[in-house]
Amino acid sequence: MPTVPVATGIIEDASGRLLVALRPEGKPWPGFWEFPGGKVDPGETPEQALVRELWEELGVMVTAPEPFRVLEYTYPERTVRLHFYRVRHWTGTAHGREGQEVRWLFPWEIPALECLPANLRLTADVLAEALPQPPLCLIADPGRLPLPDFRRALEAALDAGLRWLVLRCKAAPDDSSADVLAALCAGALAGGAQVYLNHPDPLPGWPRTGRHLTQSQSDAGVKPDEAFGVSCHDAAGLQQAARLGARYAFLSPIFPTSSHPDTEALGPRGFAAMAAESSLPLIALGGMTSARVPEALAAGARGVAVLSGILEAQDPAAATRALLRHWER
Ligand SMILES: Nc1nc2c([nH]c(=O)n2[C@@H]2O[C@H](COP(=O)(O)OP(=O)(O)OP(=O)(O)O)[C@@H](O)[C@H]2O)c(=O)[nH]1
Ligand SMILES: [Mg+2]
Repeated sequence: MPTVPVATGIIEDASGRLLVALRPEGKPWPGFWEFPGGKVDPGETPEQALVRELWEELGVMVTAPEPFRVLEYTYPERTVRLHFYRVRHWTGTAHGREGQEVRWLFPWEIPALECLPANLRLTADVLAEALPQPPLCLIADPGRLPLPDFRRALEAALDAGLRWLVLRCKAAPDDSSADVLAALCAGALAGGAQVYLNHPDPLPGWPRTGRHLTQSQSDAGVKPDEAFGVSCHDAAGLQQAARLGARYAFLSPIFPTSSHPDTEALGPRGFAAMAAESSLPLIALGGMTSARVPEALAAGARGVAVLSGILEAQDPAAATRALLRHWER
């Protein structure tokens, strides 16, 4: 079966919304959402095909498309090589010239739709661009050590380059601890980190980027009206997080971990199988050490999360640097 080259455009407006289109009846996969585009004709380059298809399908004239990804995918009927472009410059008003429905959606709204299966990983790629960089997350639980030690370790990790924090409070802290924690959140944000709050309701008004939910909250349909991620443990949990509009998901445990000794680890292969099907960027959690980061990334993790690996290390700054060096160029 020959491979069919296809050119598709991820068109982005000034507010960061992306254009998606519904495949009409009469084409393969009707009723599935796609990025507009189509087959490359003989003698055309993928870029020429992109410009032609977006004119034919949407009535827009594209200028300066940027190559983003090339993916191959085998459907029962054909293998396609998809040339995805980012499109940020065009003239004309996009509309479905072939009668197809089109929608402008934020990237995190797209996984809720039924999309062409080849596009799941691509959507995860787009969402992964917005993750904190480097994508190393510290899940910081102030209940696990005395508050002055917690604060010292956290500040050392941030000084060492940590840019992603999930602050996990199992119970609401007393007033004086709450003031310290709120000040830590403000300091982390001011230093360029993203801060997600994993806290029992009602939520305090601490400075933050968004919220981090447990899978049971997500399964119960909790949908914050702010940016959020979810800790997931299985495929159903990932699907629900995608349906609700999560920006990322933790998937755990990838390796055996002392915090959940009775839970069987997914292993890198189990993790990879779920990453291949996920439209959310997955962050590997559970038994993560610096030595295991390459294996987690090779399994499709877009980042790594640790708990005790930093906060309870002898030297939290050195532990942070050892993990971060995997993202150094
Ligand atoms: N346009 C488009 N096609 C995609 C995407 N993802 C993906 O797997 N494909 C596959 O790429 C192939 C080409 O798509 P198409 O049906 O749009 O081709 P076309 O516009 O030239 O249509 P035509 O055959 O009616 O002329 C289809 O097999 C489709 O399933 C995507 O995001 N956009
Ligand atoms: Mg098409």
